[in-house]
Amino acid sequence: MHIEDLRTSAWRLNQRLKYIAQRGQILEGEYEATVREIIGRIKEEGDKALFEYIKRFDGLELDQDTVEIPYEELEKAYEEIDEETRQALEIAHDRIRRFHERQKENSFFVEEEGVILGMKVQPLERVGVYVPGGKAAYPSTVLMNVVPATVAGVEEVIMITPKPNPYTLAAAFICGVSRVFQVGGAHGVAALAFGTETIPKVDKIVGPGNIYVALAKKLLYGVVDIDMVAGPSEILIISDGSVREDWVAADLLSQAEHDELAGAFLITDKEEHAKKVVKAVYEMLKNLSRKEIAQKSIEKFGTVFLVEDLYQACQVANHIAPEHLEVLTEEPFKLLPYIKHAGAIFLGRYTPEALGDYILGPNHTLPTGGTARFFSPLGVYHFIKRSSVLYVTEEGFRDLSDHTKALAKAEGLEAHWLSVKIREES
Ligand SMILES: NC(=O)c1ccc[n+]([C@@H]2O[C@H](COP(=O)([O-])OP(=O)(O)OC[C@H]3O[C@@H](n4cnc5c(N)ncnc54)[C@H](O)[C@@H]3O)[C@@H](O)[C@H]2O)c1
Ligand SMILES: N[C@H](CO)Cc1c[nH]c[nH+]1
Ligand SMILES: [Zn+2]
Repeated sequence: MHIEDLRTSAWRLNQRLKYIAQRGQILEGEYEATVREIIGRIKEEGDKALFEYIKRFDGLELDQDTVEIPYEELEKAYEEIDEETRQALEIAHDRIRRFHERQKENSFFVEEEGVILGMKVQPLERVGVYVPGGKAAYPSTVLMNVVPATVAGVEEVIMITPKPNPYTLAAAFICGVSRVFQVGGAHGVAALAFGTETIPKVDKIVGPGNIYVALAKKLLYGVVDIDMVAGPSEILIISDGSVREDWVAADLLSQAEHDELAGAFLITDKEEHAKKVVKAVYEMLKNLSRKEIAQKSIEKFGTVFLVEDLYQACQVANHIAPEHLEVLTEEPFKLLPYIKHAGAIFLGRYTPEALGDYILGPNHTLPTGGTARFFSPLGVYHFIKRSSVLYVTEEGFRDLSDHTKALAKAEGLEAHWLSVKIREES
């Protein structure tokens, strides 16, 4: 974990921020050629390439008969998992559903003289949900991705995941997934985008994943809609030294353990505190079961920024635009107005990011790599689309026809002008 003293040099600050802000693109650059090749082959060869990649990257011998997990398996998993986990999944499901119900958007219609105008809100018909499963299985991500889709009213939710376990299948049963396929990576995403002999083509692909998955979604945008770029996890903590160093260290490691490419950042105005957190990180690392992954992430991307004060801390955080931002200060709400860019903002010492990952209710599928500058958390709004509705009476038409013809004339579009004129004369 590197300590960067931003108090001393504005030039250094700019250099470092530029590097960190570009982290997303730098990461993607290294993987783009591989992902493009995978996408190209799935497009051309469909299932043949798909089963080859499943074998190469996940070591599984699957075919058209075995790639789909039968629905009865989901029910069986739900019945067979331990009571403690089933209950936690049910409670998480309920809390996530209640939070997302608030995001529903209604159609509206307005009536003016001779005119009825409206916006018709409708759910997407068929969506693909990516649930990561390479280095860990993510039943919580099943809930986070599927609940907003069902709240929006999506008819068909196709879930793909490379290595399902009984917990992911039970979660899929709880939230009513339509079909589950055992496939992941860039090849799984491409299969959903183009459709293959066995994988149905979808209208939109949502959900997080590793760099291959995130990049595939980005490259396939246009063939299919996507929610956002949600790649390797990130946490940024702003700390004033008022929270125990081992708590801060544990929170940093909670995201580092997701992926070697995960990012863990601390910003503080207290040098002694910074040193103690770094020490605690290395102490804790020794005993982590996912030590190897977390250590690589901490070594490569882990950074502590020393700043003048908490306002500069917010500026630096806004530059990085992290997926998760924890504010571990005496008065966390005081900083909220200064935070402009973050996927999710966790305020106070008793709001560790892990609570948000699992149980609180807001979505844990969040933008990474600096894209929180413009993307939002996954929500019901990602699963709907809007159509404009327009109706005009004869009276309304005659009120607006002259202005319409004037604008058609100004644009030199004669047939537009004519389609109005022809009605005026009838
Ligand atoms: N941003 C978010 O909202 C969010 C939420 C949860 C998890 N995550 C992230 O999701 C990711 C999960 O990663 P994961 O690896 O455990 O699961 P994953 O399902 O995303 O990726 C695993 C798949 O990647 C493919 N793959 C692996 N190595 C490859 C290679 N060399 N070439 C081509 N394809 C390859 C394989 O098919 C494998 O099944 C982590 O980065 C985690 O931080 C992000
Ligand atoms: N922190 C992840 C999002 O970056 C979500 C997650 C799922 N399980 C544990 N954590
Ligand atoms: Zn997590």
